[in-house]
Amino acid sequence: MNMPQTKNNSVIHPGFCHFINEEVLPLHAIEPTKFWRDLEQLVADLSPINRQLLATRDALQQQIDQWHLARKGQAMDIKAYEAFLRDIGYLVEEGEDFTITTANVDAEIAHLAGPQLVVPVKNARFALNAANARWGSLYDAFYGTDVISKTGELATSVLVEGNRAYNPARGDAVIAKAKEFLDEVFPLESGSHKDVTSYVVYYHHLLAFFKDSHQAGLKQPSQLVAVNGQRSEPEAVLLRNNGLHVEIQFDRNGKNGSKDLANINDILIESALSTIIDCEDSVAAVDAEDKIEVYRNWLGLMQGTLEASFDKDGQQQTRRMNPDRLFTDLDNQEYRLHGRSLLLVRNVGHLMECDLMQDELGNFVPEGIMDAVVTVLIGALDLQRNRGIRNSRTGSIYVVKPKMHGPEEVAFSCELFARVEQMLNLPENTIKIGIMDEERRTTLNLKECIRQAKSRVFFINTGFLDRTGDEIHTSMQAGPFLPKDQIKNQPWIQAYENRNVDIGLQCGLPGKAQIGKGMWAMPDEMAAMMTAKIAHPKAGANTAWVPSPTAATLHALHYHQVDVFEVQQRIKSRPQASLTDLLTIPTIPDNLTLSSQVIEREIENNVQGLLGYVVRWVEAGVGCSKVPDINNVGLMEDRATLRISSQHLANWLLHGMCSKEQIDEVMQRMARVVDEQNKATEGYRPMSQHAKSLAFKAAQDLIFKGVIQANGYTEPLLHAYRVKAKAAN
Ligand SMILES: CC(=O)SCCNC(=O)CCNC(=O)[C@H](O)C(C)(C)COP(=O)(O)OP(=O)(O)OC[C@H]1O[C@@H](n2cnc3c(N)ncnc32)[C@H](O)[C@@H]1OP(=O)(O)O
Ligand SMILES: O=CC(=O)O
Ligand SMILES: [Mg+2]
Repeated sequence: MNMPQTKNNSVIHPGFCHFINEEVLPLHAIEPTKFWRDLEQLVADLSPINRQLLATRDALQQQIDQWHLARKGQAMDIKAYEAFLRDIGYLVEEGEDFTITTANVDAEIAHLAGPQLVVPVKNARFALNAANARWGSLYDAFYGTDVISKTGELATSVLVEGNRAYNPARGDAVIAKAKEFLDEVFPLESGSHKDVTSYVVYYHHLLAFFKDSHQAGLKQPSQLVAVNGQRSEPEAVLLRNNGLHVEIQFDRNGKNGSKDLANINDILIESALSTIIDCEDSVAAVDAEDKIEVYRNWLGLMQGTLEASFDKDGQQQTRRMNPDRLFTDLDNQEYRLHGRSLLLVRNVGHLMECDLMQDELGNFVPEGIMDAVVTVLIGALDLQRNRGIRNSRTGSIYVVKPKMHGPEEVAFSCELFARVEQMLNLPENTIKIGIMDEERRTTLNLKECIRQAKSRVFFINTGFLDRTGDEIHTSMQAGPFLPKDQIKNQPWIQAYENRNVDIGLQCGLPGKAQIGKGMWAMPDEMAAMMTAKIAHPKAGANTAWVPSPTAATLHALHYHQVDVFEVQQRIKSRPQASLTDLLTIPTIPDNLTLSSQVIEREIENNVQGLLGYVVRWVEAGVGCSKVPDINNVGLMEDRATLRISSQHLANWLLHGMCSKEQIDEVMQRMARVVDEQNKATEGYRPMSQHAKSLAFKAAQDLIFKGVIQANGYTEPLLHAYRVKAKAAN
């Protein structure tokens, strides 16, 4: 193999070297020797800064721990606490107002509001599904979820059509609900879409005909934007509201169309406007082999060549990225819609190192630096194309950067991105940064964080899951925290969510960058999501995370109901959410005593979720799982939710809310529950019967060594145990 000639004797992992030299660099006009030398220089220059930033985190944490320990048993004095945080540089002075200058941002980010899907990059089948989730069937989303009740009459009377069961009563309810959506968002001048017998396009108008042969146009005729097929008998009409498209598809012979009064076969919803291809918390990538898999899938997505073949419902399928979608506008010109979600890539944070490369002293290099170089090197391939499967049409590469602590860490990411641009000869500010507001030091200093990235920030987002984990870890010594569910209802979280929007508006994000909200972590609870998640656009967020394409289609409906840009205008001059609320630590107040049952139940719930997630991570390398909680509700678990449960247990143990023996007993019991839940999984290694189960040991360490984990992160232990499990396998 052609090993790179490095100046300072760095060691490059051979598989990684081969991947870059043989699969990536030939697609670029970059000479390998130059690439490796530049990379080595970049690593040499930036690794020490990276390490210094981590040391600062530890030093601040130590001072915060000491402050709380010195005041044990005393009432919290918020003013003194704030002064202390300023004194140690945890809270920095806010500078003058400014407006971000980010340019060349795609419309999905700058001008549209809609769902953001997240997907683990290692799962090609899911990643392709996510890329294609720009368009989703409303009929499937209603039929397949509890948005239409799955109990009672509508769940019965199933027919078998081909090899699929079909429930006509449910089908009718789906169609009725879909047409209610049309009536709400695309109302007719008179009558209901439910009673329409046919639609035609006449000049610039959609005309709906009824049984009694009266006809009606749209109340807002300009909502009709394009058509497919003949205007007198369209195959599809394309409507638009709040910038989002909805396609009514007709087929008189179709599965649904043949039974529908107006031959509507389906209604397609513009769904996931953007998708985060995740290299971070939803993937288990612990060594060069895993990292190459991550990078190779990203390469396939950026080249438009990724494929996944699999068996579904007894049929072999090959999934690829969808092409753009073409219609004819009302002036008979081509109307082109992007066929895929705009893809963003989430790099890892600054914490971990990886074996892709070692410097001349034998140190592994910071993984975040490698992610920046490689994902951008690959992302830049997209910018070379001006036709076919493209991602950004404005020349940007969107990197989501998680887990940054405060302005100096954001500045470091920006410096890293600037260096990568120079190395790859990309125009300045090609690389955009999504700032995850998910660590306490970033929340408290958000304005200054944005200032550091003001020419490249394309989103701020409240990652409330990591943020909750960091809330617990930062104030670990302050006292025992409230049960998880109650932490969510305390003043700090509302202040965090509101302040993120307030500061985003103040810094001029609208029209240039997104203000985003976090994940819906109950993937099967779509009825509940439909009730709860409209709060995100109502709060002035252009986007919010969803766990699946179906959730994207459903959450998209909220952005038809709420005009986010109008909300942003309305709230932009409200008073900023309070810093005092933000600093109020959600520990158990002195006047509240939790019963032993509440304590036991909380421990059981945390332990069950933790074990259910960790066993799949360590043994099978699955980074994101749906794990039932103790009420049997499937929860999306990733490293951020694990950070919460492990830190919560560590905190309760530290403050004597429970004993080690109690946690041990619950762990044994819950291991049996999790083993039972997984018994049908091929190759599953039960935790309860193997004293040496690596997954079980990892779970124990995550709890019992939780207090000493850097910022409460789970990746150091997860990685260590997964490496062992891979070796054992
Ligand atoms: C705090 C944070 O950082 S949150 C960000 C990290 N979290 C995520 O990325 C969540 C991503 N979501 C997921 O991985 C999954 O939805 C899970 C693990 C939560 C649930 O997965 P499962 O139970 O296996 O999914 P389920 O069986 O309900 O659905 C499977 C189908 O949905 C699709 N699907 C589910 N989630 C996704 C997704 N995020 N993107 C694309 N497709 C998806 C699958 O492709 C599959 O369809 P297919 O058979 O046609 O391929
Ligand atoms: O990354 C998202 C979070 O909530 O954490
Ligand atoms: Mg996170």
